Amino acid sequence: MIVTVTLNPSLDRTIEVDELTRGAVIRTRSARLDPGGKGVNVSRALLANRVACGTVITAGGPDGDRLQRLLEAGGLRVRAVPVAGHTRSNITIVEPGGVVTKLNEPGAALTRPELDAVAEAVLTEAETAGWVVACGSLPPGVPDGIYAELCRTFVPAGIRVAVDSSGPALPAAVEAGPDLVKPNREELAEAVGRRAERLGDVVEAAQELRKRGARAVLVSLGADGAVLVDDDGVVAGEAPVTRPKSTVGAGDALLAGFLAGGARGPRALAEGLAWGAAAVRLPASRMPGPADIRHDIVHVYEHPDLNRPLPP
Ligand SMILES: Nc1ncnc2c1ncn2[C@@H]1O[C@H](COP(=O)(O)OP(=O)(O)OP(=O)(O)O)[C@@H](O)[C@H]1O
Ligand SMILES: O=P(O)(O)OC[C@@]1(O)O[C@H](CO)[C@@H](O)[C@@H]1O
Repeated sequence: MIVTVTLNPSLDRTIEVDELTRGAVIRTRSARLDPGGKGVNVSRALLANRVACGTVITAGGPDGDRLQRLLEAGGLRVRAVPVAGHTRSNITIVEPGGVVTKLNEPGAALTRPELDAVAEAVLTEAETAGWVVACGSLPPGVPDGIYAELCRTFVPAGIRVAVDSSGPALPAAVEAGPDLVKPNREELAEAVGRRAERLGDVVEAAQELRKRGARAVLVSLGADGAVLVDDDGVVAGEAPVTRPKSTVGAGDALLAGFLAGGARGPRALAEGLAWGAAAVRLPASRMPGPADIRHDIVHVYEHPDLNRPLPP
């Protein structure tokens, strides 16, 4: 069983336009509403592939109720912690070719008692869990060390912890010894203070996070695939998509597939890449199920070319 935690979930509204023109009235092509937030998406992807999972979210105001109802209607096991602030809405504007502009609200501020209630909910859900997966940005008022607190609670108890976050929350969590972190290229650059220009730079930066405390580092590189650095070494791979529809949530699908695939080595990386590519072929932040996932397009390299340049 995998339990995800999303402190800053959202209602994700995705709007398709022919062209995004600033300052104009734009007639849209279509709109859809999905439950959102990174941990929520990881759970949705796991559920779609019949992997046992639960999700802990904060929920406030009418949009919080709506988010909870949407998730429950989808069959997800949800523990919603009531909070005084209102659950946010994030907007994604998609142009032809899958070009995405995203507007993410900061989210409702959380108080210490509300954070304690979340921790309590995670503790209850995690009784039968193999993994606690903490994902997404921190809403206002939440200390940068919150994911580190989760690591310190669960890792010594033998429950593995994965963290996918950005900003100062990521390096703080790394110091607390998570089993896995999943930065994208920008998040990795921010955590180590330098940009990666070649695949070898990504590997070096991932090794640095391992030295600081993370057990394994899975770096997502968008269309360039992903790199895994863990106790078994370095593996890289990709799964090309010719007509991307929406990359929103692709990182969450990658992480879900990686965990479902055993969370270690080339097999897990291949599973993650297959799920990530499948998410990119689907509209909005739809999460892929077995019918969407193709393993035949995945290439995994156990001795990757570390000199391979990455796009600027
Ligand atoms: N254009 C693409 N073509 C093929 N695969 C892609 C593409 N974009 C993303 N992917 C797949 O999805 C994974 C995650 O992408 P990315 O690095 O953009 O994650 P992310 O920034 O965490 O995304 P998000 O925060 O929206 O979930 C990549 O590792 C890759 O496997
Ligand atoms: O603002 P955060 O927490 O960094 O990201 C939130 C978000 O962009 O991430 C998901 C896609 O990964 C979306 O469902 C959601 O809107």
